[in-house]
Amino acid sequence: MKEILTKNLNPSQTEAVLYIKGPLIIFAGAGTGKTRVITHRIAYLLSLGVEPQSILAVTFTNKAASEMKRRISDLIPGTGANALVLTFHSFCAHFLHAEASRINLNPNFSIYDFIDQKNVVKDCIKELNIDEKRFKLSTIANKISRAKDDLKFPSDMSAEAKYAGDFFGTTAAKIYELYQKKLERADAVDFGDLIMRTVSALQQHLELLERYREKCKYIMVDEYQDTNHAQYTFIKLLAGKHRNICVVGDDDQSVYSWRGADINNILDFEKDYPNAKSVKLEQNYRSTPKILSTANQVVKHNNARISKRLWTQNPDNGSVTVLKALNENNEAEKIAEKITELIYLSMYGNKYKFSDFAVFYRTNAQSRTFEDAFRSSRIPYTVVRHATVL
Ligand SMILES: Nc1ncnc2c1ncn2[C@@H]1O[C@H](COP(=O)(O)OP(=O)(O)OP(=O)(O)O)[C@@H](O)[C@H]1O
Repeated sequence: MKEILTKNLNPSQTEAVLYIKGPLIIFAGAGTGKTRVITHRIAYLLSLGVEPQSILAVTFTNKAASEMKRRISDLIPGTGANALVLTFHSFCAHFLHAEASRINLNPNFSIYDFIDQKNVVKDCIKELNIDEKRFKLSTIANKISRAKDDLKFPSDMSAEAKYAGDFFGTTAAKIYELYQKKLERADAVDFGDLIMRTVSALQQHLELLERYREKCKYIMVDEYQDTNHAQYTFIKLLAGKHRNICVVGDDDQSVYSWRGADINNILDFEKDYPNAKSVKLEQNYRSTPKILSTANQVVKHNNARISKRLWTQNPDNGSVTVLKALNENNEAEKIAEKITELIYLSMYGNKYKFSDFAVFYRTNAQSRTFEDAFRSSRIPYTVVRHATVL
C-alpha cells in the first residue's frame, strides 16, 4: 500500500506523507500538491489501520473539506469517507452540541451569522443610548468578532481600553458585554463563540480535554497561515500531549490578517513544537517558469518569511505582462479592453473563449469595478465567491 500511495509523489511529498509521528510542518507553495499530500497522508494512516474517526483534518471552507474527503475516498474506498475532515467551525459546532450539558449550554442553541450579529449589536446600541453614528454597527460587530478571535472576553476588552485611555474601546466593551448577555438569553452563539466556547470548555474541563485528546489522535491543519489565536489555541490544546500534529501552509500566502489571522502561528511552529520536522514543497505543477520567477521576485520582499523558491519542470510559454493603471476604474477598463481585443483577434483563429479568462482580486468589494467594466464591454462573466465557513 505504501508503494501505491507514494507512486505519484515527488521526494518531498513522500517525506511529508510518511512522517506520521510527532509534529510536522509542511511549507507548501501554491500549486505544489498540498492537497495531494494531505489526502495521501490520511490515506497512509488509514492503510496502517488507524481508526478513521481518530484522524482530524481541519480546513477553512466546506468546499476544501468536501474536496479532501472525496479525494481520500478515492484513495481508500469505504473507510476513507469516515475520516473527520471538516472546518474549525463545524468541528466546534458538533463539539458544543455533544457537550452542551457539560458546559451550561442549551443543546438546541442557534448559530447567529453576521447579519444576526449586527441586529443584536443594533439593539445593544439602542438600549445603551449610544450614538449610532459614532459607533457604527459593522465596526462594533467586527471588533467583537476580532476580540473572540483573540479569546478576549468583554472584561478583557474593557480593561485594555481603560488602560489605554481608549474611550471608543471602553464603549465597545460595554456593547460587547450586553451583546453576550443577549446571546445567552436567546440560547444563541455566533461564529466566534463556536471556537471561543470550545477552547474555554477544553481549558476548564480537564476530563473533556483528555477525552478529545484521546479521540483526535492525529491532527492535520490546512492553511495554517490563516489561523487566528483562538484556532491556534484550540489546536495546541488538542495536540499538546500526543503532538501528532501536522500543519500545512504557506507564509507567503497569508492574506487574512484583517480577519484575525496571525502569521506568527506558522512562523513560530518550530518554537511551539520543539524538534518538529519541517518539509518544504517547492516543485510547482501548475505554472510556467516565468510566472514563478515573477512571483518569487515579489514575495522575496516580504519581511518575515521562511525562505523557499518555487520551481517547475513545466515548459515556458508566454511571458508575464505588467499593466500600469491610473486607478481601479482604469485598471478594470484596460483589462476589459485586453479581453475584447484577444477575443476579437481570435474570431479568425478561434484561439480564445471568454471562459479562458480569469480575474483575481483581493477583496470582494473590488469585483464591482470589474463587473461595471465587463457589463459596458458586453463581456459575460461569473463571480465566483468563497464558500461559507460552516
Ligand atoms: N507529484 C506530482 N506529480 C504530478 N502532478 C502533481 C504532483 N503533485 C501535485 N500535482 C498536481 O499539481 C496540481 C496541484 O495539486 P494540489 O491540488 O494537490 O495542490 P495544492 O498545493 O493543494 O494547490 P493550491 O495551490 O490550490 O493550494 C494538481 O493538478 C496536481 O495533480
